Amino acid sequence: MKKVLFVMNPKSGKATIKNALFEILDLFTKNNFITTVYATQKSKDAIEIIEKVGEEYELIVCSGGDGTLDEVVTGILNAKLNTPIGYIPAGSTNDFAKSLGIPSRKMEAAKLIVHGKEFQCDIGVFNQSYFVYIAAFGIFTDVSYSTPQSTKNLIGHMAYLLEGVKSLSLLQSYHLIVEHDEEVIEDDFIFGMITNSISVGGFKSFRGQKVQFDDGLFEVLLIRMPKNPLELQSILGALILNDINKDYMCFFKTSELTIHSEQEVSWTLDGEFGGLHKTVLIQNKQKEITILRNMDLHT
Ligand SMILES: Nc1ncnc2c1ncn2[C@@H]1O[C@H](COP(=O)(O)OP(=O)(O)OP(=O)(O)O)[C@@H](O)[C@H]1O
Repeated sequence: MKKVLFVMNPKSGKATIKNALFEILDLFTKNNFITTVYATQKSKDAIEIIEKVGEEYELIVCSGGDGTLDEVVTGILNAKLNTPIGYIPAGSTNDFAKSLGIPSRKMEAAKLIVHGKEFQCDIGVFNQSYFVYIAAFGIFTDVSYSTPQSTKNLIGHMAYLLEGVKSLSLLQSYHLIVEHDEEVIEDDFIFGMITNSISVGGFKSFRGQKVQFDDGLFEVLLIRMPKNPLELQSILGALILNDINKDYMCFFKTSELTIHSEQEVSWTLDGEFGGLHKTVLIQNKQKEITILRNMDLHT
């Protein structure tokens, strides 16, 4: 029998996990899993339970949205485990699952946990925290990291906010010094995201860019402060077309970067509030976690 810890957030998304739970547990038992179910009760609960008892299990199954997956990964890394993770997406957008080819239908995802292959996946370290697929700051984060709907449709929401900007003086920008590899970029930016994902906010990002989850590299996109309404329109157009406009956007891949600012910048990590920071060091830990995924799907 395989000892399995099943950490589930009963509140994720529309709480649909409860309809599938019996069938999932039955499938697990039929496949020789002996499963302990832990329903999270509050924020950070998944981290704590894994730190406490995670080492007793051979597999940790996570059901929830991106926030719960982030906590499960954090718990595993804090406890210095390398236990494989099975993921049953139950959030509203499930960006990361989409990127990895993990089905959104819960029973299909559960079957993948039984039959899927182990995949070593990169993870982000953000100062002292971890993130699974996105660290971001900017236009939307200050106002809306606490209103779930907005962070879940990040790019669309950003385009919507930008569209509503009547005067450029109302647009919040951050003067940043960004250092990566041998390059230093100093400018005013309205938004930035450091990702390890194809899908962000339910939106397929980086058209034409090959995104890999085990290459040790992040995709970094920074949007400059527009200098006039025409530039703002060009940025909007690029966002809507899912394009990288080099005149107003910086795009690069890197394994490590630092971002300095004179003022505190509000960050979001995997869609949850990531704190206010003046300096952040973001590092890619290559192949740091093991996740069960469908290897036939080339994303
Ligand atoms: N019982 C609970 N009640 C309230 N919040 C919880 C509970 N259990 C866990 N949480 C917190 O809820 C946060 C958000 O959960 P999660 O990301 O799983 O769902 P979601 O926000 O509905 O999904 P998505 O991010 O895909 O939209 C988690 O980061 C976790 O800290």
